Amino acid sequence: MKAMIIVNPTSGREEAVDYVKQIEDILQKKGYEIKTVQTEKELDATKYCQNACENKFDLVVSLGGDGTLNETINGLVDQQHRPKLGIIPLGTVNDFARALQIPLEPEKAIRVLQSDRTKKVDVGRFNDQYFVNIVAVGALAEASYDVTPEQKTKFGTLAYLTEGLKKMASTQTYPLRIEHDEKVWEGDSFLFLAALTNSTAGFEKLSPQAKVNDGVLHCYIIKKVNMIRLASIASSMARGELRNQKDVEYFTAENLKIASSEDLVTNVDGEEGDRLPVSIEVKPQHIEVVIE
Ligand SMILES: Nc1ncnc2c1ncn2[C@@H]1O[C@H](COP(=O)(O)OP(=O)(O)OP(=O)(O)O)[C@@H](O)[C@H]1O
Repeated sequence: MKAMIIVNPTSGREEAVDYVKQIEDILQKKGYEIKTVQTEKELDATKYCQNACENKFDLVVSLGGDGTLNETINGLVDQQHRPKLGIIPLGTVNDFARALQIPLEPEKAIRVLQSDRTKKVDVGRFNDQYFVNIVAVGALAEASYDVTPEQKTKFGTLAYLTEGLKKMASTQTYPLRIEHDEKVWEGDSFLFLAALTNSTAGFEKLSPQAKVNDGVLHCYIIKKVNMIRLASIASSMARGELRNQKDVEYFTAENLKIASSEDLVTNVDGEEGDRLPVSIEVKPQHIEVVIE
């Protein structure tokens, strides 16, 4: 059996390299022959992972934050042979690890690699790239670009919340056309979210009913509302009751096409994505993750 450990030495508090030995020891005991690689720049994790797929590795471990994990998964999805995926979260938010109940403490997450249990989980295709958590269009979507790396290190999830609330205070809306499966929604929206998992930007209750393997996107259209209603919607997000709000339209979809008469950017798993129009589809239970 062959395992590749993909290490981003710059993730989180730059401590990834300190954990490599522990991971190698655990995997060696499980009988793996190991190749450890370090990323040096953007997309290295994707290339390493593609290489692991082509060379029929059995396991790929991502040691880094959500960015590294996302790049690793992008290297995995289009391949015929897809190794199992191990996740050691070292980032600020670690949404995918949260959604899969993988411990956020690296030592504990490393012990999960001893497990023989795996879970097949959905991935989302967004134009030509892949995501595992969420696509957002609108106010909150833009907020994450305003969070500086310093704020992220110091305040974590709170940094996103603060910037998000600042953006929300502007109550700007966006004209959207959303085609989902066989239906169309057109109107002014403050924020549109399409979630694959329950955990987004560290809020584990944003979409509580979303399961990592249910094969659908959980979509929320937050319509044009005044400030008071918006405050109530914001607090319902934290309580896991967003879909029950009267100015929120909730539906599930396997496919989506989103367009606007305005030039709008998107946010895909916390990073800036393509501008509208975009198409999104779910690839059900497409990757297999090692879980506790
Ligand atoms: N050696 C490197 N130096 C600088 N950047 C790198 C290096 N290797 C990879 N990267 C880039 O760093 C980006 C951020 O990494 P990652 O998300 O793992 O860490 P993070 O930013 O600390 O985590 P989080 O986003 O959860 O806060 C990756 O998307 C990758 O493109």
